[in-house]
Amino acid sequence: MLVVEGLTCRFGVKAAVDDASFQVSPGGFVGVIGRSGAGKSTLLRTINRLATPAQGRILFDGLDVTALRGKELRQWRARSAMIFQQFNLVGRLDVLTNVLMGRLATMPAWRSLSQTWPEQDRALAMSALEQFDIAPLAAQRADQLSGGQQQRVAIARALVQQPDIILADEPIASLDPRNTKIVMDALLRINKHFGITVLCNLHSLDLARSYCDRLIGMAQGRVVFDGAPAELTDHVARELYDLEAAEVMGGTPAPVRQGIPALGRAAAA
Ligand SMILES: Nc1ncnc2c1ncn2[C@@H]1O[C@H](COP(=O)(O)OP(=O)(O)OP(=O)(O)O)[C@@H](O)[C@H]1O
Repeated sequence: MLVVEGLTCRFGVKAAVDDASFQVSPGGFVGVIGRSGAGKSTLLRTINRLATPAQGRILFDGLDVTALRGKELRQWRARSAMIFQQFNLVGRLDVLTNVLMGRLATMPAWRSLSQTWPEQDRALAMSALEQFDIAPLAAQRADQLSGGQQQRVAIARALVQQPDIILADEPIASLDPRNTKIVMDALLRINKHFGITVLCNLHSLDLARSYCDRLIGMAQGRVVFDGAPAELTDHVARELYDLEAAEVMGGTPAPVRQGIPALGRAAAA
């Protein structure tokens, strides 16, 4: 269980996250929504401890994440895998090595320096690539892949971290509608098939409603909505985005509520 209590993160005097409190039960797929600058990225980065909270607490299964330092903090970052809008792969390295990077936290320093990966880690990484239909790309340089393929590599890297929670920060923001659906389906599969909790920032309300079982709405750093997608009325959406609701609800791929999407050969096996 993730518990966020009175969390505040400031840049100078500005509170990017302002007294945020909520809980996420294991196995949830929670969307964080709100207009640009609402504090969604800072919230996820603070939970991962990439940003430092000024006030409040983050607890995970009773562990006080806000108090962690050194090795324990590195272990927490491995347990709470981040997925970024810009993929954050090492472009000059091949796909398999990029996925293996997700195992670094489990390796002794000498081994990570020599870059000799244990056979079981290589098997795990290949299996993750198979989950997302990109095993044939294992030997290719990451910078030769399309955006959608790169994001699937990033998701495979997150999966081999064997995290308790995935924090996805606008994972589809730079993708076309087809790749948006592929990547969102991949996240949904991780959530439903592997039972990993997902907290996902999304600009598109339509996508958030299709994929998430709960929505947290932010405005000016504060949590202003927390409930099931069905509870998010057009009136609340308009307030959240300060826009005509139609402006934030159109132009996204077909919903996938019918069940867990089958992905890759491993999934089909
Ligand atoms: N590193 C930083 N330094 C200073 N201010 C920052 C920094 N990161 C974020 N902010 C500010 O904090 C506020 C929240 O930003 P944040 O990126 O968390 O919002 P967001 O909802 O994720 O927006 P977007 O959807 O555009 O990514 C904004 O006013 C932003 O300008």
